[in-house]
Amino acid sequence: MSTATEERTPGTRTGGLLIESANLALGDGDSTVQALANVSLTVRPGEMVAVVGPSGAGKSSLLAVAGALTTPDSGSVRVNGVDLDTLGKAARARFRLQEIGFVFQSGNLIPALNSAEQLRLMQKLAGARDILDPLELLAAVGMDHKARSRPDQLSGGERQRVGIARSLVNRPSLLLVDEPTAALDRARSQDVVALLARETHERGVATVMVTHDHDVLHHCDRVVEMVDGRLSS
Ligand SMILES: Nc1ncnc2c1ncn2[C@@H]1O[C@H](COP(=O)(O)OP(=O)(O)OP(=O)(O)O)[C@@H](O)[C@H]1O
Repeated sequence: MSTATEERTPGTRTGGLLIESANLALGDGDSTVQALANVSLTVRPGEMVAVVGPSGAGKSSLLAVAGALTTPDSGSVRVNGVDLDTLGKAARARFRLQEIGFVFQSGNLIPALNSAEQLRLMQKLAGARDILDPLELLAAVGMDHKARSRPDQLSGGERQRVGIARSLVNRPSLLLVDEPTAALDRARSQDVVALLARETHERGVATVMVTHDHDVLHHCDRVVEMVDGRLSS
């Protein structure tokens, strides 16, 4: 088995995301829902896939399974060539920090930290060796001039940009994005998703974005739909 460490250098990645026949039931004995029903999904490095579908279809469950936050009842999940099932609890947490970036609805930044500190904290938590310069990354998302600003001093779109920079700071192989435009107007939504697509392509990250926003789908390489826990393309 290859390890995450061996494959952190761009170009040597076999990587991306490979979910095979994942099943996940949620709830108690009385009312169980099949959140994921035999779901298979492959996302290559440098590819951005949008997941759409009605409320309750299983989109968040898909992100949770891909992000090593939830273990499926059956099936397998490989990220950058590593089978998540082979990782113990501590290794799984470290793997998540080093290999998987998360972008949430409204940035989810820490209120007391400025933009640069948000990125530095993620690097510190990951204990990353092969790290990017936080200021360079903030410049890449057009936010270097706000490196010392705290979240309450930023607009919604700016917070999302910092959140995107933070998600990329440990050179993840997989980026999981949950409704990134939920709090943004149309123009900011286009900017943010275009930025995600550019970073996905330039950095060779495999990106999965859950969205209800059909106006941003043209930025994505592929769109898949979830209905009742099942995936169709
Ligand atoms: N903790 C839980 N316990 C029981 N059932 C749950 C739990 N979390 C989610 N579910 C159920 O699992 C199914 C899939 O939920 P999920 O959150 O993955 O859907 P979603 O497509 O992300 O929905 P939305 O677009 O509304 O966020 C739904 O029927 C939901 O009610």
